[in-house]
Amino acid sequence: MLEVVELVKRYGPVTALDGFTLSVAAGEIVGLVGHNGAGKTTFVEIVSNLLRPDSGHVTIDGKPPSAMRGQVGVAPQHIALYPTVTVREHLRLFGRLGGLRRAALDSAVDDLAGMLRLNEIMDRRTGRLSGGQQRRTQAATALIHRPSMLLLDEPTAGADLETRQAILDVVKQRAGEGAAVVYTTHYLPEITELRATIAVARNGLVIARGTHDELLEGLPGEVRLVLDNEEEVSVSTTEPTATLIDLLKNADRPISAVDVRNPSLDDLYHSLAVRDAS
Ligand SMILES: Nc1ncnc2c1ncn2[C@@H]1O[C@H](COP(=O)(O)OP(=O)(O)OP(=O)(O)O)[C@@H](O)[C@H]1O
Repeated sequence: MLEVVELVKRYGPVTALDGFTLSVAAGEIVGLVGHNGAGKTTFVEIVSNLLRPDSGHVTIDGKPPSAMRGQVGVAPQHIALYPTVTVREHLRLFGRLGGLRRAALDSAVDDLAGMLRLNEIMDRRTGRLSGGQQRRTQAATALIHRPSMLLLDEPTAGADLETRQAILDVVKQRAGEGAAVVYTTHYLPEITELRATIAVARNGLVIARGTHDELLEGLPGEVRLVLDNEEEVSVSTTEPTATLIDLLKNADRPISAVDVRNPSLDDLYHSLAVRDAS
């Protein structure tokens, strides 16, 4: 569905993309991760036809981004809503821009208002909404016309749990219907929940690509015990359950807290950096 080959983009002396290559199949969700400045937003802006690359090429369903405007839904990283316009007016406007009319538009607005829990705020101006309500409205503007390609750039940034869950549920539903999704995030639990494959960007390149298990299996997490005298014991381990049992058996003081942490994105970045250095 999406084919991106060897994109290069420079901003003066800064090389934001340096041969960025990524394919996404219909029905696939790709969790695009990487440190700040890795080039994720620049990539999203090129695929959504907001920026031109210096070189390389992009096709969506075999066509260039400029020919696919109606088939792509974009939620930019920074909130981009009209503050004096209501939620309902946003959904209707973006639905119309995506080609929906009359009954099809009405039912798309109703469906999404229900899924994203917008019903109670439909007639409020977006400039007066909370951050989470604005996030849900912004996601709705990307989703309203059921695009076959979705580009969601940190769509849950700053959102509470309920907003995050509502957005994740609708993204999963759309992928289940065949949409190709690129979802940039700094949260591994979102990728796990979306059952997304992973692409890791660094310095303008995709340096690792695979399933969740392929990239994270075998990475150590951490088991931490806090003793009643506030002393802490923490162990990096690939076998958290066995390690926890061992630590509990051998603790010579009462334990006041236990924490088991699965591998994180930072563990993944660290293992890739170690791999590249060796
Ligand atoms: N308009 C611009 N002018 C100059 N430099 C830019 C511009 N936009 C991005 N950059 C630079 O390009 C590089 C890639 O930025 P980009 O925003 O694509 O990264 P990112 O992976 O999305 O980061 P984040 O996780 O912080 O959103 C960074 O070094 C950034 O400072």
